[in-house]
Amino acid sequence: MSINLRTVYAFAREMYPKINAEHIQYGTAGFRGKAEFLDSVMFRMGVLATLRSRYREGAVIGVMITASHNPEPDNGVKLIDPKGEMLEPSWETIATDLVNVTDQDLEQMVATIIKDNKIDINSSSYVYVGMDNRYHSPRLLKAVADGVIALKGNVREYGIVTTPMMHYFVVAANTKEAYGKPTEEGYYEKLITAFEKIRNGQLETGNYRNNLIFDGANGVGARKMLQFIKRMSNSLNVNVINQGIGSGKINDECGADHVKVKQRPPISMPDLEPYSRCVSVDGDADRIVYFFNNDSGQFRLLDGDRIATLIAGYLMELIKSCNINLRLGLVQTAYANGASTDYIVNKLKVPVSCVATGVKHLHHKALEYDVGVYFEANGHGTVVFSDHAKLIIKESAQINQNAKTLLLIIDLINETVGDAISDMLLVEVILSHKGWDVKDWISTYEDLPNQQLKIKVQDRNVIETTDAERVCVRPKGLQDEINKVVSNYKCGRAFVRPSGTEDVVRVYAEASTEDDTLQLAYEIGLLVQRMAGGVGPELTKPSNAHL
Ligand SMILES: CC(=O)N[C@H]1[C@@H](OP(=O)(O)O)O[C@H](CO)[C@@H](O)[C@@H]1O
Ligand SMILES: [Mg+2]
Repeated sequence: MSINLRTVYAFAREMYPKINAEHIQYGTAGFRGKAEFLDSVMFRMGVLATLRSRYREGAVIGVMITASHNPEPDNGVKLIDPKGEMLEPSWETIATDLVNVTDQDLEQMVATIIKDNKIDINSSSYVYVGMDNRYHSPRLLKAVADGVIALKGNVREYGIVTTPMMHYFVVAANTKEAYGKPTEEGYYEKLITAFEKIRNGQLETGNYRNNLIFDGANGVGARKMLQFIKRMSNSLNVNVINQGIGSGKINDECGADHVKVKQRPPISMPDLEPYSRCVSVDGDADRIVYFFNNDSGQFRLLDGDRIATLIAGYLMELIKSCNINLRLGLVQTAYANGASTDYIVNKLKVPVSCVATGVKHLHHKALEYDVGVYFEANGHGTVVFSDHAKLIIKESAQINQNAKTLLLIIDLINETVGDAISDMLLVEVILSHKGWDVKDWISTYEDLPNQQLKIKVQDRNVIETTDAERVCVRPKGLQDEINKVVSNYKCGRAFVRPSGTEDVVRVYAEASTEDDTLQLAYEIGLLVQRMAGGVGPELTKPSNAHL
């Protein structure tokens, strides 16, 4: 194979010229932006994925085209490393450099990456590409594929798939199918087989009812849930709303982010009995939250913290009942509701760690446990099992029924990344084993009221934090002021940090009452505005707070 780097430049100049001079950065969620400016970014990510595959000795690298929970005009791209993890941080920097050079400098930049990383440019490479169902995704997918072709790599196009499916395909291929077949059918088969074996025909127990409303956010999650339903033997009755057919726009008034942030149900909800179980996933189906209305019509949310505590508690019980010795832990971020942490540590006796925001931090920490459960409060998470844990469980399964169930649960979980549909099937298994309805589930603990604010400042990076973002070390004196304010509130807790995905400083506050929480968030927000270079109008006092 002979590769001429001139081809890369020729492709770029002719088909994917860089039309936006604005500097963009590979962030927590890869590159995101308005779709019309992303063609050259996509082409270059195809080039980079090919180089990365050659650097990793021909292992499959994944590319997912999606803007997740963002609005319809947006799109984005992220790379998936061979074990299904997010792209290694040093290559995030390379990615940023590569998309920001001019077309003229592109060829030289590619040559530098090859030289610096000692890449054998003539070795084989494999890139798998998938996309969500935004109308501009097919065009962007072609740009990625052309990036691979420009370097004579091998590309496999999966079409419309969820983000977690792409992670699954990459791992399945790189483990030579030990993890499953790297096809859409292989994915359904793995999850459905495990789910139906665990269900074992027992569909309703105690208060558990076999019906569920599924809000697909007008995204790919809806389509794939419909595919699941087709292949399932009535083991779960799912009614899919916001299917993405007709005029509904992706994530518009629906989906997990809408439900969690606005604290209200999505549009197009059918008339339901109180306490009917409902779920919402986001636009690329890697996040999930549950919700219901109680008999006074009040909306109640069961978010990522609830799902995490339910799963960790259940796995702990199963492990104990098998008499095996495995270290199970739960990983959260500072956004986890304090009541959830209190419940899991003091009632369920499961150790909890707190890490910085962003799934890669949670995933990394979870790998330190034999069984690591991790979730962000917004519903993104999964469980990872160490090889040691899998071995012990397998041995125990020869004599113990609960260990057999644990083995099936491992198959049901998408360990590669948070997967809304896999997480949902696991929650359904647990609720049905416990014979619980949503009332039983929500009564495990009472959430502390909480609020988040976004504060605009001149430069959000003037805020520096430590201790998993719970303590602010810069600007000097801000943390002392925060401590003083927080000490006036019962069960008060608050922290500030610069967002990694938006140009804002985020404020989080919780306290024992709604009014106190609003007031606490307001006071902390004001401190940020005054001490960290706030721009725009001063925050207004919350109207229903009693002073
Ligand atoms: C408070 C919050 O929800 N933050 C989100 C958000 O990060 P920020 O760094 O807070 O902008 O986007 C991340 C990527 O999707 C997600 O992992 C994280 O949970
Ligand atoms: Mg998402």
